[in-house]
Amino acid sequence: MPEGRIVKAISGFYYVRMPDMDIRCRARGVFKKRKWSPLVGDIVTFERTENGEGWVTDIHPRKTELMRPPIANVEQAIVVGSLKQPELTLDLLDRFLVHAEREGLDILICLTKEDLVEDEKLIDQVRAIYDPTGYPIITTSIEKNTGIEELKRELAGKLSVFAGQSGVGKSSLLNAVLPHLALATGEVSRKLGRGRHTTRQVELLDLPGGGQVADTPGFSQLSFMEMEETELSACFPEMALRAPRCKFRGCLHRNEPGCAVLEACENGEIDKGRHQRYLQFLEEIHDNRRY
Ligand SMILES: Nc1nc2c(ncn2[C@@H]2O[C@H](COP(=O)(O)OP(=O)(O)OP(=O)(O)O)[C@@H](O)[C@H]2O)c(=O)[nH]1
Ligand SMILES: [Zn+2]
Repeated sequence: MPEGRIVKAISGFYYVRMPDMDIRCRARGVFKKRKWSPLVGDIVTFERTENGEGWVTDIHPRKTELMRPPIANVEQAIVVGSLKQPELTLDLLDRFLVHAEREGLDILICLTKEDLVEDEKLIDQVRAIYDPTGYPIITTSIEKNTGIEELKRELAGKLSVFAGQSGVGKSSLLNAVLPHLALATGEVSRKLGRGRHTTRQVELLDLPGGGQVADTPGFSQLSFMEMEETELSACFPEMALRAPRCKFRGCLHRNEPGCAVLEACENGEIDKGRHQRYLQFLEEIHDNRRY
């Protein structure tokens, strides 16, 4: 039976991408009974029906599962922060990074609007903060068309989502890597007769170099509601790397004696600001749990 990836879902129909076309499928009632329904991004097995449509018969195991927006099997988050307009907000950048880590995604940091930067030192400072995390960092400018080829290489062959605060340039980057995006989406919505009242759903777009990207940003909700205090430091790679050398198991890297993370902050191996934000997030988790 044929298999493919669901690239969009509209009103109970799932569109499964095949090399030559998308097959419009329904899901078997059995999924609904089990409260298990296909998601955009799922790899599914389906049965062709006589009218050229299909029935989804099986959903393959998911590698990852994002809830807001709902997408299965995302592999990479492009966490976007603008260097200027708006100023880089490290608190927000770190929230996006923690959420992407928690979902088990590969991460790329993308610093945008490089053309607006007057003092190159700003970029060096940000790089110094994030180098210990091991995340690749690229700087881009839509105005000067810099970093776009590098971004395309990082996106190739993977299913990615862009994430980052409003106005940092996510849509601009999406347009830059998909030069025909505006045209393509216009055509699609005409074909489907999608009216103004149809809820806008997430859709996966094919990249020219292979791979796909979601047309809706990831992580629209940034609280730490469902997280435990002990899980947080695993989402800061530079801390996770050192935690096994802490004297106490379950060390929260606050003020415990023999803490390898605090030691690394003192000798400059970990950025103190990152650790401060870690402590602040830890407090938020703690406060959530009291209610
Ligand atoms: N100077 C400069 N402006 C940029 C660059 N990238 C984006 N912009 C501008 O920044 C503004 C916001 O860009 P968007 O791409 O809409 O940002 P977004 O992150 O998608 O924003 P939301 O849709 O609100 O989440 C627009 O006016 C863009 O023209 C850049 O590299 N340089
Ligand atoms: Zn510790």
